[in-house]
Amino acid sequence: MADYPLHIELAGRLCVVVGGGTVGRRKITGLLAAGARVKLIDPKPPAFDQADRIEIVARPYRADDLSNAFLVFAATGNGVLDRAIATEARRQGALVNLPGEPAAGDFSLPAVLRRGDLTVSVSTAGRSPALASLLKEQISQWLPSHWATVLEILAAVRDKHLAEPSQSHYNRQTIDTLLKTELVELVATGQAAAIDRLLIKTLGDGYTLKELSIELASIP
Ligand SMILES: C[C@@]1(CC(=O)O)c2cc3[nH]c(cc4nc(cc5[nH]c(cc(n2)[C@H]1CCC(=O)O)[C@@](C)(CC(=O)O)[C@@H]5CCC(=O)O)C(CC(=O)O)=C4CCC(=O)O)c(CCC(=O)O)c3CC(=O)O
Ligand SMILES: NC(=O)C1=CN([C@@H]2O[C@H](COP(=O)(O)OP(=O)(O)OC[C@H]3O[C@@H](n4cnc5c(N)ncnc54)[C@H](O)[C@@H]3O)[C@@H](O)[C@H]2O)C=CC1
Repeated sequence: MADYPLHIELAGRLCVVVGGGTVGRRKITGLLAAGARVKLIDPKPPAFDQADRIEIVARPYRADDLSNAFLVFAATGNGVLDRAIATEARRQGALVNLPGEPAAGDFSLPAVLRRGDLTVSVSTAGRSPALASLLKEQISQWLPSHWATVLEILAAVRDKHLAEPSQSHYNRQTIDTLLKTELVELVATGQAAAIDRLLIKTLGDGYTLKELSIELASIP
């Protein structure tokens, strides 16, 4: 059965990681980047640079550690313990990830590439994480950072149109036209005046970068 990809909001939600080894730490990094509240349970917690951003419980796991968890990560490397954590997590209504035994968990993590709010995730349904990682590296070569700006422009155009629908020619075809023209290339080379001309020609008055509140250089 195919799994079901989704991008989930974690801001402010409690995520409990049991086991802070190499794998647990990698999960914590991703969770913090998504704004989650993170609690780590580990009798020998590792020293790592983001330790001050999480709650650390320095003792072996207990069932009540999972209270109020939204997501649980069982990464102790002890299969029997990880499965017991999974059972308890489900009993308490949380979804659980078992990095050491993917088929016994509720979800797996993809390799992730970000360009601003543009995200590419690569999954092999747990079958070859090394391939997922390699493919992500390859995709990163043809997705330079200016794609984040392309997204910012399209999102601003869309927001503006939704706020005042009659003012522009915005529709799927217009967006396709913008993307098939030189927009991406102009953003890559930072040609603000040419972008303004293209936006006005395609969408009408009121759609310059300035009017869309976009500064080319300020976007990562
Ligand atoms: C199910 C899953 C766990 C989950 O759900 O989180 C899982 C499970 C396992 N990984 C193993 C090994 C490795 N994992 C990596 C790397 C990554 N693994 C990641 C995800 C996942 N790994 C999920 C499925 C993803 C998918 O669908 O493909 C990435 C993408 C993201 C992340 O970890 O956050 C991250 C790349 C980050 C990046 O580059 O962006 C490497 C390579 C490396 O380290 O460079 C190796 C060694 C090479 C190899 O074995 O391939 C083993 C065997 C352990 C053992 O032998 O003991 C298991 C267990 C098993 O397979 O049973
Ligand atoms: N990307 C992935 O998802 C990968 C997954 N794995 C799997 O992930 C699992 C963890 O791997 P590593 O992080 O390398 O292991 P590790 O041995 O480095 O870390 C395990 C951590 O769990 C802690 N721990 C042990 N008993 C505990 C308890 N009772 N309560 C709380 N914490 C406890 C230890 O102190 C240690 O810090 C393994 O099952 C491994 O097969 C391995 C490689 C990649």
